[in-house]
Amino acid sequence: AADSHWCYEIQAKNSNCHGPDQWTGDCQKSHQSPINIVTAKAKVNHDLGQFSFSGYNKKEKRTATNNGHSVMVLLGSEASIAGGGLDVPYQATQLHLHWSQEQDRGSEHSLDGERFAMEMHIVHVKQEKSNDARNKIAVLAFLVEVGDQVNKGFQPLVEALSHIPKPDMSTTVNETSLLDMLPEEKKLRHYFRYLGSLTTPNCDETVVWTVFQEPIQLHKDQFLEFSQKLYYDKNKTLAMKDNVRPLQRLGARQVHRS
Ligand SMILES: Nc1nc(-c2ccc(Cl)c(S(N)(=O)=O)c2)cs1
Ligand SMILES: [Zn+2]
Repeated sequence: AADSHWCYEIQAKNSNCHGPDQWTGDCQKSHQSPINIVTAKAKVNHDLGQFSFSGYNKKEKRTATNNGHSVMVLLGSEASIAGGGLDVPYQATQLHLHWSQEQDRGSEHSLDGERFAMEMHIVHVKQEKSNDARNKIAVLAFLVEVGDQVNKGFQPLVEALSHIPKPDMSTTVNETSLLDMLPEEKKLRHYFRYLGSLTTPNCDETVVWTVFQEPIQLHKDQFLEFSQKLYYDKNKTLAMKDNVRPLQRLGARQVHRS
C-alpha cells in the first residue's frame, strides 16, 4: 500500500509513504550511496584503466518506463563493459536518471560539494556468478550539466517522456546508441571509484560505483522536459523531480581515481 512504499522527501511531505530516513533494508547501514567526492582526497590508482564498452554503439529500439521513481530504459543485455578496474565484464541491464528542476540539486553524487542538474546511471550486473557480493552490480554514473547545447543522443528519450507521464506507463524509444548519449569516449578516462550501494531501497551494499569526471551536456529545454512531462502519481498531481537520495557518510571508505 502507498503507506508502506518507499518514496523521496518531496513525496513524503504530502503522502504517507516512507521518505529516505525511514527507508529499510540496508538503507541505514554504513557503506551507502550517494556521497560527496572530495577530489583532492581521492587516491590515484593506476589499475583504474580505460573502460572497453561493447554494444554501446548499437542503435536499438528500447522500452522506456515510468516506474514511479524515475524513467528507466531497459537495455536487454546487448551492451557490456570491461576494464575500468573491474574484475570481470558486466552486462548492462537498464539506465535511469535522477533530477531536479533546479540545475544545482538534481544529481545524487557531488564533486567537491558541487551538485549538477541530473545524474544518469547505467546499471550493469556481473556476467558470471561470484561469491563476492560487494561488487555484484556496477553502476556508471554520469553527471549532467545544462547549457545551450542540444544533446542529439538524448533526443529520442526526451521525446518519449510525453508518452509515459504516469507510473507503469511504457513506450518505445527510437534508435539510440548509448555512446551517443555520453561524453566523447576519450573524455571517459577520468573517473572516481568507490564501493557503495543502490541509492534506492533496499540500498543493497553490492555496487561498485564509477562516477565520471566529464559531465554530459544537455540543452535546458531537454532538461526541463523530465520535470514537466513526468509525474510520480497516476492523478498527475506531483511532477516527478527531486528523485535524489540525500548524501550518505563516506565513513572509513577510500575513494580512488583513475
Ligand atoms: N525501482 C527502481 N530501481 C532503481 C534502481 C535499481 C538499481 C540501481 Cl543500481 C539503482 S541506482 N540509483 O543505485 O543506480 C536504482 C531506481 S527506481
Ligand atoms: Zn540511480
